[in-house]
Amino acid sequence: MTIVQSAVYEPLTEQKATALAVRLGLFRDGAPLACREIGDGNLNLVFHIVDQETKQGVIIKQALPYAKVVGESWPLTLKRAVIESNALRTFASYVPQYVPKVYYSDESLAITVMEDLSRLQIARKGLIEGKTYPLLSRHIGEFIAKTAFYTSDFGMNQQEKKKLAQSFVNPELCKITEDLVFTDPFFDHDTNNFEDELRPDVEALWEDDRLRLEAAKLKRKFLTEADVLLHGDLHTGSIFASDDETKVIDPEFAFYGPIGFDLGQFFANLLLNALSRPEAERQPLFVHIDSTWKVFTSIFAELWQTESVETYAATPGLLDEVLRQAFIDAVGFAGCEVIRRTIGLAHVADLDGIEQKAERLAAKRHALRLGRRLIVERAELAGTDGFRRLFIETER
Ligand SMILES: Nc1ncnc2c1ncn2[C@@H]1O[C@H](COP(=O)(O)OP(=O)(O)O)[C@@H](O)[C@H]1O
Ligand SMILES: CSC[C@H]1O[C@H](OP(=O)(O)O)[C@H](O)[C@@H]1O
Repeated sequence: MTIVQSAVYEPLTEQKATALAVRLGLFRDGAPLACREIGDGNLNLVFHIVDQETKQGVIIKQALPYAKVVGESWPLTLKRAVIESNALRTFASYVPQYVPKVYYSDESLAITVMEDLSRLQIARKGLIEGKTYPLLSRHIGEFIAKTAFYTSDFGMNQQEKKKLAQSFVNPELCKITEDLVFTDPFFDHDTNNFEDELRPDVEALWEDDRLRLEAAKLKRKFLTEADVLLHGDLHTGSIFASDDETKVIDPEFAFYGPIGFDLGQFFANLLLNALSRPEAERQPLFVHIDSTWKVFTSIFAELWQTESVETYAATPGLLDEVLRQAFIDAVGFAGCEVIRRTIGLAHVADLDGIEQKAERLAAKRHALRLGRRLIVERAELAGTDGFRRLFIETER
């Protein structure tokens, strides 16, 4: 993988990002360039540089030595930029159609230079506007199935897999998820952030021993199961989409973890969008959940049956067991993500953007009830219809 060591780290400015793009020969000589920092995520700088005549652009993403959303008081490794560019390249070797092209990366500057996807829209924004993206779930189901299978002990040489897993050891970013997704929302922790009116609902969660035990079991899985290479943060803000294209960005949280995790994050963010919509407009989100699972299982099963490198793959019952457990885990992970996006540090615009306070609080209470039942009853869902059922049962 091309990681070029060339400079001493400094945060880029728009001028410096432009000069770097010119130095790297990304544009024709003398091109009139415009650059804007467009990062709207929690962690990094993102520079969009465009040739104003041809309208061709590139993206330079740079990690900061701290978490942007909190500031310098939360130091964070620059190595996440290497993880991100390596994950994009690894995913591209299996599903090039679903990730941006990486043109260049530089470990010292903590940058990834990549394809400009501005022709597409961040899926969270489009879903909030009411778009449905007919191919979103087909594409994400295929993305997860292929990246999971080909990076697992069933899809690649098992010794090579261990080396690949080593190159994706990502302790600092995993700790963010261990804390923010699996721990802090279930305790009275100072990273939590919720409206005063929700305090009784939140305190009820903190007193719920059954919920805490199940959240602990899910955290243990996340900590200990090095099954497949995960994106690690597959929410709808990490997906660019249009009616016919889908691209997954931002895999700086990539690591070897439990196969159900990316599925669970994606399901949860579809549910969070459904929670923000009037009842009559929710159906497309549930259709996406059904279709993601269908596409994932059919592609994963096909690869397992035709390309597996493991002797035991043909053992009757093993594939069914792997898929059964992946589904149960995905439901539980989805529950944790729904709860943390409602009362934890990093919220989502789907819920926070509901203008009427009473409606917003009602949607958040619904989210807490739904998240809790997804976690506690994850083994009883018996298929993606269970998401609809629990959604309706937790409405009031
Ligand atoms: N390849 C890209 N093409 C166009 N815009 C991009 C690209 N990558 C990121 N962006 C823009 O930058 C924003 C933040 O990027 P993201 O990778 O999610 O950053 P962070 O790691 O800080 O969350 C995205 O929401 C999107 O608007
Ligand atoms: C302090 S990081 C909080 C939160 O931000 C990350 O998301 P993104 O980089 O896409 O904005 C991730 O979900 C973390 O849990």
